[in-house]
Amino acid sequence: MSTSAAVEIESLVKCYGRVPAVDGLSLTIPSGTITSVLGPNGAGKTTTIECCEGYRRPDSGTVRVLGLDPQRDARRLRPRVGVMLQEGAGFYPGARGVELLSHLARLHATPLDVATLVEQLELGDTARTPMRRLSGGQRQRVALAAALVGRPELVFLDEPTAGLDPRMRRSVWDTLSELRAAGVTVVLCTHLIEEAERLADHVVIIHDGQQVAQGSPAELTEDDESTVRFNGRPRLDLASLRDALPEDASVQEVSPGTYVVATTVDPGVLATITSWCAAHDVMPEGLQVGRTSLEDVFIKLTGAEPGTGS
Ligand SMILES: Nc1ncnc2c1ncn2[C@@H]1O[C@H](COP(=O)(O)OP(=O)(O)OP(=O)(O)O)[C@@H](O)[C@H]1O
Repeated sequence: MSTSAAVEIESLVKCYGRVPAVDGLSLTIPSGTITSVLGPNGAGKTTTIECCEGYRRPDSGTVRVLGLDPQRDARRLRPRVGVMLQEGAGFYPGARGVELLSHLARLHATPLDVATLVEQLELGDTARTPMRRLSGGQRQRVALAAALVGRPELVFLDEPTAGLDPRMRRSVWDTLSELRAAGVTVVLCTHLIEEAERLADHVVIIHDGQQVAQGSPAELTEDDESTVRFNGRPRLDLASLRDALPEDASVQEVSPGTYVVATTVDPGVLATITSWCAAHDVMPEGLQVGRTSLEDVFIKLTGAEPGTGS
């Protein structure tokens, strides 16, 4: 991994009306990495990325992309950066994928060969069909090709595998790994923790418009904490369970009837949880002790299951 930064954001603020969507956010995306940007719905990921892409003007703070200002230096940045918007948005509905890609290729100095790209991304018939007749997943893949055709140094991908079937998702993962191997920096907004765990060298977690964690997956999960998960009735009174546990323990109902306790788990902690369950007539089904995963870190920092709202 190179140590230089492809993207550096310092104290970024961006409001819609008076409401801050991004609220003093700072982050660094190291060059040559796949960096996953995670956060609940509405956390401010897209707004942050759009400030990097030059689509939105920050209210305050600084954004540097490949050392340049995305607003002031937009013309210099455009040939060096690939962008894939959510759901492959923004394409002319009557155009076919190959036409779009050929057109985009002509705008770049050293584009990829369109036929080779179509083959690599297994676009086949998809690339010969008008965009309006494609499924959401097929449009996604054309949009990924469009982001890559100019041979960018840096790509911003907003949920590139949302709605893809498992085989296509893996194929996109392979493409992203190949990009990294070729030295391209990949910024990957995703709700899929598995995707981040598999691919990312660097992870940034955003919550309520702020960066709440950044580092390698190993760094983010390296503390001594582990978790106990169990299922029970929804809406248990967690305040009394928290009172019974060590002070640093956190207890969350991560989805109705699923509970996660994060702390240094020892036999005493386990006994406390099961005694509390017995006293509250709760059968802790599926009780499981595990090492802290990226998902646990995400839930602890944002209070939300991946793919849900903040
Ligand atoms: N054009 C807009 N006008 C007004 N409010 C907006 C606009 N775009 C986003 N917002 C609000 O700003 C906040 C952050 O939205 P943003 O799309 O950046 O979040 P996100 O983390 O990308 O969410 P998701 O994971 O759902 O895509 C949300 O509360 C959203 O409702």
